[in-house]
Amino acid sequence: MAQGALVIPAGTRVNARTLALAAATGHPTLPVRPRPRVAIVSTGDELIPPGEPLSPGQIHESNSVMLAAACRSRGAEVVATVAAGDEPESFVGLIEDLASECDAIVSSGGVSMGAYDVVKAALREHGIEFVQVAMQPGKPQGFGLFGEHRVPVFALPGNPVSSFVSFEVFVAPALEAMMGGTHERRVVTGVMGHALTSPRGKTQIARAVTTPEGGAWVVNPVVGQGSHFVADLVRANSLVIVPADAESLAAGDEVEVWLLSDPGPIP
Ligand SMILES: Nc1nc2c(c(=O)[nH]1)N[C@H]1C(S)=C(S)[C@@H](COP(=O)(O)OP(=O)(O)OC[C@H]3O[C@@H](n4cnc5c(N)ncnc54)[C@H](O)[C@@H]3O)O[C@H]1N2
Ligand code: MOO
Repeated sequence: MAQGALVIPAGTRVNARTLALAAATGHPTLPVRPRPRVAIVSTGDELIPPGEPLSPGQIHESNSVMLAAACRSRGAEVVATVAAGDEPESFVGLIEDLASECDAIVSSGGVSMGAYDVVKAALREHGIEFVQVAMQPGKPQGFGLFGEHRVPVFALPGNPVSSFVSFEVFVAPALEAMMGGTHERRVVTGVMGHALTSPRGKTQIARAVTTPEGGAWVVNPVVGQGSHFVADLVRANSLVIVPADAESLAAGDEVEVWLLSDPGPIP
């Protein structure tokens, strides 16, 4: 290694190997950005913790464990995981408390057009903007800076697949930026293994199994593309970005593919 050579560029994620290189080149300390401290909030009176029995109309709460794991896998520290009900007044108090002890808040559910959209009802008076994004899944989204510390709040939709996709699209790049990194996402050009239809006017983010075959990344969207099909989400190892102006892709068409950083089992 030459004298004066750049050994670790700014924005590099510190890991066991970079620490070894720093030490080996005589650096006892490194200037770093801390991991963002994130609070996860799930909303909905119908949600019951996994492990507890369900009554009619109830479902098991799964977004908080998913979003917490996704935040950790991106390098953030999860400082709170809270299940909130559908009451807007107590919700504002909860967000105030969380904002005093974290760098970002990620909520799920309560952002759309229903009668009990607690996140939207509570936070739109507090500088959080709620919009419809031309994407599927993940159309209803909220974002803004909350309170005197201007803590970013990501208000994601509640359907579990929508929540996961929204995390990948909006939250993961933000966490990366908060850590001073350049966004680490493996984007490749894939070739469709079979045809896929897509809604007109919306960017579709389809879940797919992408495998290297004969020098190309061959993309096969999973069968169930519904926003609540968690089992099909687990089968995917990638997200396929179908542009808003495409109503369908044919087998053999090229497409942008995001390889997931922690792919599940490939069937
Ligand atoms: N009138 C309309 N209603 C809806 C529309 C629409 O355009 N017009 N769009 C639908 C779509 S698509 C989405 S996305 C949503 C999502 O809105 P919300 O996030 O406000 O919906 P929620 O009721 O809170 O949740 C949706 C669904 O997901 C379940 N959920 C919520 N949180 C969790 C969690 N932590 N773990 C597991 N499952 C969760 C919840 O029980 C609902 O079944 O709006 C649609 N409606
Ligand atoms: O806009 Mo929703 O996220 O498709 O289920």
